[in-house]
Amino acid sequence: MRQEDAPDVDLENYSGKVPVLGVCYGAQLMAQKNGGNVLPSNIREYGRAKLSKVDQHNDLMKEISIDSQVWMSHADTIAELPDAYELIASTASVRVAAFKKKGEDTYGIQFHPEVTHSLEGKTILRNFVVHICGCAQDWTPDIFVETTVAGLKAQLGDDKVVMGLSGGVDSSVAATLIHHAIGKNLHCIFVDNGLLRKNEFEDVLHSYKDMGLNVKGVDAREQFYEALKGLTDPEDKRKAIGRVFIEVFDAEAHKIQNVKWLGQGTIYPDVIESVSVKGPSATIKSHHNVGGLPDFMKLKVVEPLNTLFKDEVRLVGKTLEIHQNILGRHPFPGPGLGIRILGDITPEKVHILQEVDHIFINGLKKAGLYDDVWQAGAILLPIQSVGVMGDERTYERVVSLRAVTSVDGMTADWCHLPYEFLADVSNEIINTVKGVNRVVYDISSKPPATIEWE
Ligand SMILES: Nc1ncnc2c1ncn2[C@@H]1O[C@H](COP(=O)(O)OP(=O)(O)OP(=O)(O)O)[C@@H](O)[C@H]1O
Repeated sequence: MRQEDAPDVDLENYSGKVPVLGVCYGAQLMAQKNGGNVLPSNIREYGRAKLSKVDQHNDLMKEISIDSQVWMSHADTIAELPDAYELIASTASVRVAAFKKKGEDTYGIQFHPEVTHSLEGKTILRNFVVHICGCAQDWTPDIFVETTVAGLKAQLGDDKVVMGLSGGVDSSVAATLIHHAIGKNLHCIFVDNGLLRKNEFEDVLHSYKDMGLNVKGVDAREQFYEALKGLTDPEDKRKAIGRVFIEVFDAEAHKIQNVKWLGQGTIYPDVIESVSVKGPSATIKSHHNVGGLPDFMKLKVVEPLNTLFKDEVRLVGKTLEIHQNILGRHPFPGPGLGIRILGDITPEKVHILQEVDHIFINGLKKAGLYDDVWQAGAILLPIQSVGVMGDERTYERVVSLRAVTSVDGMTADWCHLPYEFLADVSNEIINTVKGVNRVVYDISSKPPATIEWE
C-alpha cells in the first residue's frame, strides 16, 4: 500500500510514448496507478526465487528459462493487474512477477534483473534496451575517450581544475581524461589522512608523477587523528574524516590561483546512491563523493565518468594506458582504515592494522588471488582474546580478514579463499604483528551484511 510520501512519477508523460520498464516498486506503481491493486503480502519475498511460468514469446522474456532464478526484495505484492495488462511471468508464491500492457511497450517486473543473483537478468535488460528500445550496442572505450576529451576541451577551455586523487581507479581515470584535455591546468591533490594502507601515500604519489599528472601530496595525518580522538560511532567518524578532508582540501585548493572547476571521479553507482529518493541507500552511509564539497568553494563540477560503471571505467583506463597497479586496485573507501578500526582510532591501532592488511594484501598478490577478489582488507576488532605464546598467556587484539567477490559492488559474496592460503596469512600475522593473537575470517555476504563493517 502506498504511503502518503511515497515517491511518485507522472506516468502519463511516458506510457505509450516511449518504452517503459518498471522494476519492483516501479512495477507496483504502474499497476496501482492504472487501476490494479497492490497489497501487503502474507509472503514477503527476500532473496532468491524461481520463476514458475514465463511467456517466452513476449519480447521482454525472450530466451528466459521457465525456471529462471531471480532476486526478489519486496513486502507488498501486485494482487490484481489492470484490465489492459497481461501476465508474462510468475513465481510459485508471486503470481504477478512480470507484466506487459497490451499493445504498448510498457512493462513491469517485480524482481530485480540488475543484480547478479537474477541469473538471466542481463538478458532481460538486453531484451529491453536493445530489442524493445532499439539501442545500438556501439559503446567502445576508445570512442568514449575521444568524445569525452574533445568535450572536456570545449567545456574547460583555458580554465583551471582542481581535483582530489585517492589512488583509486575512479579519480585516477577521471584525472587522466581531464589531463588529456587541459594538461597542466589540472591541479591534483592527494591527502595523507593517516588512514591509508602501508606505504600507500609514497607509492601512489610516485605513480601519479610517473603518469605526468600535476599532483601535490599533503601530509595531514595529525589533523585527522586529532579530529578522530575519542570518536567511536561509525557515522561520527565518517563525518569527522569528511570534514577534515574538506578543510585540508579547501586550504590547498585556495593556494591555486583562479580555479574555476572541481574535478570528481563520480561514477554512475555513486549517482544512484546519492540521489535515491528515500531508499535505504540514502542512509547506508554518508558519502563524500557526490556534492560533498562545500558550497563556498563556488566551483563548477566536472565529472567525466558519471555515466559509467566500474568495469567500464577500467576499460577506459586501459585505453588511456593507465598502469595495471592502479586500474586493478580493489576499491578502498575514502575513510580508509578509519572504518576498519572498530571503535576509536589511534595511531597505534592504525599501525597494527596497516601491518596486518599489508600481509593479507601482499599474500593475495603473491598467491595470484588478488585479481579474483573484488575487495579485501583487515578489520581491527574492539575486543581482546586470550592466547598463549611460548609459555606465556597473552591477552591481545583480534583481527578479521574480509575478502569478497562481486561484479559491481552492489551485491557481494564472501570469497572462498583456499584454507592453505588463509592458514599461511594467519600464521604470518600472528607471528609478526605485535599485539595481535587471533585472526578470524568473515563469511558473510552482501546483502544482508555490507562489505565494510562500519
Ligand atoms: N586521500 C585522498 N586525497 C585526495 N582526494 C581524495 C582522497 N580520498 C578520496 N578523495 C577524493 O574523494 C573522492 C571519493 O572518495 P572515495 O574513496 O569515496 O572514492 P571512490 O568512489 O572509491 O573513488 P576512487 O576510485 O577515486 O577512490 C575520490 O574520488 C577523490 O576525488
